Amino acid sequence: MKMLIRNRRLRSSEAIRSLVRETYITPNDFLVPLFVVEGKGIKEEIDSMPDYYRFSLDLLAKEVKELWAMGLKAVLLFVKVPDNLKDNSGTEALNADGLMQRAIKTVKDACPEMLVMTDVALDPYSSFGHDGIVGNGEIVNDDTTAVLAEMGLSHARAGADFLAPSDMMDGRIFEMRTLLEDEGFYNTGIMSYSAKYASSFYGPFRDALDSAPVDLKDIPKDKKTYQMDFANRDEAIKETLMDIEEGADIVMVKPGLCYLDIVRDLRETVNVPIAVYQVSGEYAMLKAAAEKGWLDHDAVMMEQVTAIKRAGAQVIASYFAKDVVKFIS
Ligand SMILES: NCC(=O)CCC(=O)O
Ligand SMILES: [Mg+2]
Repeated sequence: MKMLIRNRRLRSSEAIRSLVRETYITPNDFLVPLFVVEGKGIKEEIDSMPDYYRFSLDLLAKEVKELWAMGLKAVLLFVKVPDNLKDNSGTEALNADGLMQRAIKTVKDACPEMLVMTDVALDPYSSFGHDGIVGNGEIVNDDTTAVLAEMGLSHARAGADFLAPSDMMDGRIFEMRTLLEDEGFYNTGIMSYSAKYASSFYGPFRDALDSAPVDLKDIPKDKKTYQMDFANRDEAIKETLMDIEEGADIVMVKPGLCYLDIVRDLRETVNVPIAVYQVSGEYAMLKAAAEKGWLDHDAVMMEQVTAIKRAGAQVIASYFAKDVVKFIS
């Protein structure tokens, strides 16, 4: 029998490969996470995240101008809160003049068209390092969602375009959306971390913000009672469908690479944009392997972000965003 179909014809040169390529990466794919600290003139490298920095507000302004000039048009803000401002209920999170609220204004002043998304969860503000209020040895759901909604409103008032609740409390999207509507913030978006897994890939991020759960008697030592079990798939669909019903505009799967089956399932199930967070541990693994000369940094980076987009993500939150844009331009 003669072979009529030879698949290798479509791979025989870079010209034909690029002609039939299904997935292209552009700067429009990225959401850039940014870490903010108090102070002046600070750009400090995070130990476990080589080439990634915490910025004070003055240098944050400079950084977002640089991002905009590169074609990166969306940022996701996180703040490192001084220990003396942390408590169990995240009081500082509601401070209209807090670091996050000033960071939002700083970005908007420096670069008015930049899309500003903000992290909404209590962990950076919590003396226990939890995303919610701790009471009787557990993370109290409904008291937490009330605070998170107020926190989101405070970010909206400061000028945030999108709120990004990363806490995994039940019902928080409904609570947040309702409060935004009541207060006239109809156009403030919500990007829900709808399928966030209890993952060990978040370690370097917790270094970046000094926000790891504390090791104290009667305080839960991990986040397994609110973040999802990584053995589960159906639950991710259920969580995400609920968040869409409660008013989320964009949904998210987190972490990235190990969870692309979930992204693909959701792509076939929902009709809203899906974001993927390629998290700090994924970043750190590649940086470390590349430093040792064991992996080709840029080649593996491109393979990873392309796989995330191919799986069905429209938004990639990634610490590699700048590296990728430099590589492709
Ligand atoms: N709420 C945001 C995160 O937990 C980020 C985790 C990471 O980059 O490891
Ligand atoms: Mg949920």
